[in-house]
Amino acid sequence: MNNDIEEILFDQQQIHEAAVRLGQRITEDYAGQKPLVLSVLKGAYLWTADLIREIDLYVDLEFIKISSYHGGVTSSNEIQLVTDVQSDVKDRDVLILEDIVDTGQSLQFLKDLLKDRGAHSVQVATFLDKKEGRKIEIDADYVGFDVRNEFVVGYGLDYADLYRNLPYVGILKKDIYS
Ligand SMILES: O=P(O)(O)OC[C@H]1O[C@H](OP(=O)(O)OP(=O)(O)O)[C@H](O)[C@@H]1O
Ligand SMILES: Nc1nc2[nH]cnc2c(=O)[nH]1
Repeated sequence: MNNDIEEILFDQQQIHEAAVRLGQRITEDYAGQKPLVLSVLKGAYLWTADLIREIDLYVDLEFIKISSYHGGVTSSNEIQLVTDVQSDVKDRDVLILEDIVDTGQSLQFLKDLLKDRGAHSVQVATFLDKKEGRKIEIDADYVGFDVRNEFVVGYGLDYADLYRNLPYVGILKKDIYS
């Protein structure tokens, strides 16, 4: 599996440091509040596990599963809600945890959904931000790393549902998917 990676972009130490840095900021910014942390499956499962352990607050943890990529490396405009949250988000301060914001379509879908359901506030902590990929003007509030416009895998991010268990983030060799 490691042989399929062209270049490692962020290693375990760098990822840990990003979680610590963002965890401290979130702890300060949400002081006195009890946010509802909403982890977006599947990609954000490792980022969620690492980041929430660096947040020194009472939090509720919920999961939602949406789908926008269908086995390939290009995005689909069609976002589907696959598994919904289990609790009411009305009047809650929701902190969405994403693994990557690329076109921005998934994030827009989620923010619209939560606002429609009456969330008091909606903010986003994304592990990776691929700003060059944007099709929609939307920004995350907390960003672990900016990432260049390449298809990356590892640390939760997949290609054809593989590579999520790589402990680092890397660029997938093009011959794997071409
Ligand atoms: O900004 P966008 O272009 O919308 O892309 C970002 C989304 O794409 C990936 O999800 P995916 O649909 O691949 O599902 P997964 O998390 O289960 O891998 C990723 O986890 C984000 O949710
Ligand atoms: N694995 C993976 N999923 C994505 N979803 C949106 N962009 C990406 C990417 O670069 N890699």
